[in-house]
Amino acid sequence: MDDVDAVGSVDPALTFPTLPLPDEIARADALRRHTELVKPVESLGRLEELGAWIAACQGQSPPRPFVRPRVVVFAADHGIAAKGVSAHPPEATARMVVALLTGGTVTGVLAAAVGAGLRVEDVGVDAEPPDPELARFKVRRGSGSIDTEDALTGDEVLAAVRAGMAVADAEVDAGADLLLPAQLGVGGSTPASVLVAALTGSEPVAVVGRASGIDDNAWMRKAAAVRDALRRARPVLTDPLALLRTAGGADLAALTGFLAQAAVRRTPVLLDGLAVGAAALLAEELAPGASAWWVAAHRCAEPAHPLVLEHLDLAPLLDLDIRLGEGAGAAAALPLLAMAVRVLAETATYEQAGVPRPVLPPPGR
Ligand SMILES: O=C(O)c1ccc[n+]([C@@H]2O[C@H](COP(=O)([O-])O)[C@@H](O)[C@H]2O)c1
Ligand SMILES: Cc1cc2nc[nH]c2cc1C
Repeated sequence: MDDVDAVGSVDPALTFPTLPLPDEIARADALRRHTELVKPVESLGRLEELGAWIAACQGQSPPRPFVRPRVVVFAADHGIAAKGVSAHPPEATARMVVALLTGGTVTGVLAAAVGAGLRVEDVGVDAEPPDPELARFKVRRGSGSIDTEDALTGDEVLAAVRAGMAVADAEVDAGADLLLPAQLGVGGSTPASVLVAALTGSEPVAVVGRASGIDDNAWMRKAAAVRDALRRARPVLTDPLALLRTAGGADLAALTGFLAQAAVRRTPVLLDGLAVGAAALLAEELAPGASAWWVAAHRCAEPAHPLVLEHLDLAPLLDLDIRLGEGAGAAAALPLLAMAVRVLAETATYEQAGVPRPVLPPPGR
């Protein structure tokens, strides 16, 4: 029998444990340490909070500089792409996977530039993989066209969520100390937009953007697809797994499992753009409290994304009008996080630097 039944109840085997919270003692110690460092109090603004957040995630103050940050791209095709909702042909997904592995993509370049490793998982690309290893977690080729049919079966949703969890476990077991999950797949912004609308109670027009760069006619086709898919999703709005079955995709389901499991494994995450944001909404539903382990790398240039950030109460680090997905926004923000950690770990105190302390207390204290 399907693990997700006709009315969409959640499989008890996928119930997440009560999530650990980041360590508030380490956070408080890091914030106190900031007052000792040779700089005016609070003069590094949010960089101070960010460093303290990493201290809390690591349970250690000062925090350790990152040694193994990892971009993890989940790739899948989307049946809705056949309805003309993307600027790109569906075959581009499989070719981009090959390009990600062989070099020369934006994400390959950015990951190398910021010292992050890169992993690619084909969980649902509509092509034979160039290497079977790449597709060991593949749940199917492509997905149903969500305007008229379910994206996945209940079993496929569970397989993909568990795949994402297994990849998070594998990464953490291999020493990853910062995770940058990402998505790749032509047509993928349509299900992501539907999921955001479903989970934030938004209208289709509020979530439909230009994504890969669509023209007005494609935008209208996409708006109709989002409207129809949202109508199909209405009966299951409160069930994250049933939502993934109805209006998701293998990449979105794997990202959901990955994000929840990263939190279970106490590993900080930099959230990328729209698809990761949609999965983050689902992961927070499945594993309440997971968002304490995430920071939003950026606000992407899709109208649905601010709805995600507002819903999760996350303030983005960057606002560069990036709308690539693929982990580009997360990679762009990694140096900020790395700097926040190193400032705490390496800056001298007033005493060490032999600089006199401020003579006035900070304003408002
Ligand atoms: O995350 C984002 O900011 C983002 C916004 C728009 C598009 N994308 C990427 O573009 C692809 C989907 O765009 P589309 O128009 O084919 O739905 C998919 O591979 C996404 O990773 C990503
Ligand atoms: C088609 C296409 C889709 C993408 N999604 C993320 N990066 C991408 C790059 C290309 C080229």
